[in-house]
Amino acid sequence: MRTESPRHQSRLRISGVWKAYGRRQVLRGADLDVPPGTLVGVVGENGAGKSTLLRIAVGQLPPDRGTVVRTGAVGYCPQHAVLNDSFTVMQHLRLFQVAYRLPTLARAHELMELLAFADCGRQRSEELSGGTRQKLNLLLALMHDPHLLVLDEPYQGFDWDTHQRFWALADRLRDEGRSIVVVSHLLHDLRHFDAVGHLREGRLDIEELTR
Ligand SMILES: Nc1ncnc2c1ncn2[C@@H]1O[C@H](COP(=O)(O)OP(=O)(O)OP(=O)(O)O)[C@@H](O)[C@H]1O
Repeated sequence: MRTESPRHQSRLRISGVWKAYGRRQVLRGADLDVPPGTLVGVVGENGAGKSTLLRIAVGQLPPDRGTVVRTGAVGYCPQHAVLNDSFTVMQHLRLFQVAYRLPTLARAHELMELLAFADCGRQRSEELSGGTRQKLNLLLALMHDPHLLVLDEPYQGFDWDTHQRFWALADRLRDEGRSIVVVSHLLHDLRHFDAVGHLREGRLDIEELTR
């Protein structure tokens, strides 16, 4: 774990969260704590409830029981990109600029360079490749420089170079004091995590890792 930075008072604390869809009980008392300056992975089989947990974490879905405490601005990258097919990349940026009340798009342009799709601004999102759609999905979650990052398989379809750039960015944001949760299926990513939560039978078993 990293030292708490005074610049970022971010935190996510999930306590005793239960969630069922009809008779399908998905979460059964899940606990997760993500202090400032910490990058935590969430892993588990398909259907284990990882996306459900993250949707509850950001307040998109109410838990049946339990509590979620969030501190700081939240950046949520959903598993499936929510884009308007007829909007260009730039139109998405302007829409989110208004929503986030950002004075400029400077940070968004930096992220476009970093994620290697700076030349796609005029393309409509229906024309984008799967990997580039995902880059836009991630950018929309990060362009307001949130303190708490909740990322659901954020690099699906990324080429290897972009994948590594993503992790360099995530490592830096963690070192600057943000709280980051990432759903991952890739063993290779384990080395970036301070801890990994194994979601099994609706509960998270937390394993602390030394990086
Ligand atoms: N809106 C919904 N209505 C009913 N059932 C749902 C809903 N969303 C998810 N489920 C079910 O809840 C379970 C957990 O789904 P969830 O998407 O959270 O799992 P996951 O671990 O993220 O899976 P994956 O690794 O495949 O992305 C699955 O059985 C899924 O079918």
